Amino acid sequence: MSEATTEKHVFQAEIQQLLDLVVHSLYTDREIFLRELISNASDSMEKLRHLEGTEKDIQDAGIPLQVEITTDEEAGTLTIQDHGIGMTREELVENLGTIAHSGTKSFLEALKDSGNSPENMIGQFGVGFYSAFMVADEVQVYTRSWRQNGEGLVWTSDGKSGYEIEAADGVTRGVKIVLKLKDDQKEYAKEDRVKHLVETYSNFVGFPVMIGDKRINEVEALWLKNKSEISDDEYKSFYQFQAKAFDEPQYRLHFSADAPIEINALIFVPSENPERMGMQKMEPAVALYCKKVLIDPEPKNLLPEWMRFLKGVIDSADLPLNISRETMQDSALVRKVGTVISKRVIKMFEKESNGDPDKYRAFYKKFDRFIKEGVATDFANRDALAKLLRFESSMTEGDAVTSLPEYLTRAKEEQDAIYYIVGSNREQIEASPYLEAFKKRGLEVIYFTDAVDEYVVDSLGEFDGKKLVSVSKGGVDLEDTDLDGDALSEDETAALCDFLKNEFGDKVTKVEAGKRLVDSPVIALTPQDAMTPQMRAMMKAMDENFKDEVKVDLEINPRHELIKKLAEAKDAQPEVAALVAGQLLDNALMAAGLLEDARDTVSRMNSLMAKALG
Ligand SMILES: Nc1ncnc2c1ncn2[C@@H]1O[C@H](COP(=O)(O)OP(=O)(O)OP(=O)(O)O)[C@@H](O)[C@H]1O
Repeated sequence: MSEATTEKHVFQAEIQQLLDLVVHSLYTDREIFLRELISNASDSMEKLRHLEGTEKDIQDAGIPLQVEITTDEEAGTLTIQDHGIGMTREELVENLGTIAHSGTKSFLEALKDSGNSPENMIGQFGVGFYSAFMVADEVQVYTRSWRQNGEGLVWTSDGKSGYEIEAADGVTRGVKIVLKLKDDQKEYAKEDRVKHLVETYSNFVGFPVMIGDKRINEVEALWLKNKSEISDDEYKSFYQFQAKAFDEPQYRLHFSADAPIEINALIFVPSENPERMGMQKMEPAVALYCKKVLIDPEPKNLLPEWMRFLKGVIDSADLPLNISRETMQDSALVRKVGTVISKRVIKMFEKESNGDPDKYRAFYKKFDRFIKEGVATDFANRDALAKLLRFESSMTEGDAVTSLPEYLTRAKEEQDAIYYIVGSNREQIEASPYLEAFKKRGLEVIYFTDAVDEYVVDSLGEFDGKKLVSVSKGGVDLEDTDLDGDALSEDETAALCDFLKNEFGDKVTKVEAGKRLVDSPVIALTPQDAMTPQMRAMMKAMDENFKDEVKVDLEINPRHELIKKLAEAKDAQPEVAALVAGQLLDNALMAAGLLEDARDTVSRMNSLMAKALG
């Protein structure tokens, strides 16, 4: 099968776009191309190692699994060779000519809709193989697949519009990439420069990286070493290697235990959250090892899903060595490992948040959605996670935040509930009539302003034995308090309530005098079990046919001037009283964000104004 045909191909449009970006816009961090290529080499050898367990007929079996790097200053070339699984003709087209893998695709998508500069983005996502064209004006990929009859091939491209594939002689299994360096990138043909790069970026690759017959990297399982023997720099470079990241980890947890199970874990919290930058949902990225052997780089179901932003390694010597990715799922031992580590991670956050609240606040600004997702979905850790929530309240100032445990330290002795209100921001919340009664009584109200908060409180339900109670809902029992001013008598109040109930008919469930109001005449409350305005807005956005009649409890303030006048007017000027009543209800609905149709409101206002002007 050694037909010396030359196949010419053009790159898929997205690849051309990517290449254009790589060659023309990305100037910093060019040196990362080496890390990308070594990492591909290592991935491929990892795959071969897995195949060795199940396949007998492997091409060139027995050649050492290592990365071999050769520099040639005179020719201006750099060569990176591995002995991994290699590629067939079809795989070359598929892998190096189209965007088949998710990393690059989401990189391009994020770039499109985030307005971020590519320079920033590349640091976080890498562009894999194509980064070779940052430094080379021609790239050749010699390859032979691991399959016994795999043919020797060479893929050649100048990274502009397309590539060629030809048969090649004398190719061993794996991939050999030859970079013809650009004139201004010849530094990468110098052995010292390349050696330094390997030490910087690829020190922890799981296979030997050789330059000539010298091994450059350490191949060290940092997580098994003693904490006291590891410097911050070593941690950082391990994180960057393992997470393929360029940022600094903001927190880390290095944890070892012997009983009940032997676990060594090294977990990092990155400083950036790609999901916030419009990237798709992340995959879990804390790798599972057993005695330094990688079992699964992205184990699902090991840690709770909300922890997918964490990076690092968990190694347990107690796991059976032959555990596979498939059987992992049902292993009680794996579950146990996951439980121990998640508890530890949460404890770490708690400790860090107490130790350095400002730093935690900065973390929370970027990663809060994960914590909230945890509260809503991770039942086993819900209470511990609830302590990590932060929010503003009627007692915080500026953009300071507080926590549930802090709230409880300020709570009144007899207070058996935690009060909250949902709204879009502090200003909107504070302009609403719902806080009056709570302020007056010195009760703190939490402000939940993130779109997901309502869902989070709903699933939390209570904290430390105290129910979370919405102040915009009915049925909140408040202590009596001395309020200034004369009020309508009980009889007058009852008569007015009857009158109003009669006016409003089905629009309200009930009308009664409330203890909540200080400065406002009326307030509309959603019944305890009803949807809140925010929830309704969301349902309406999701389903255009969504219909649900708004019915509210209306509380009136018998001390308010307007209410007192209305009580008189209902007998003296029934016509005006009816107009005022209708308007009061609309005002209350408006303040609650529940007024759906303002046509009546406007015409009623017009009549009222006409009456006022005589
Ligand atoms: N040394 C290699 N040996 C075998 N296959 C390779 C090698 N290098 C690249 N490939 C194939 O080419 C594909 C594309 O590589 P590329 O580096 O662009 O992306 P990736 O490694 O899949 O993803 P990312 O770099 O974003 O993590 C790989 O998925 C792999 O199938």
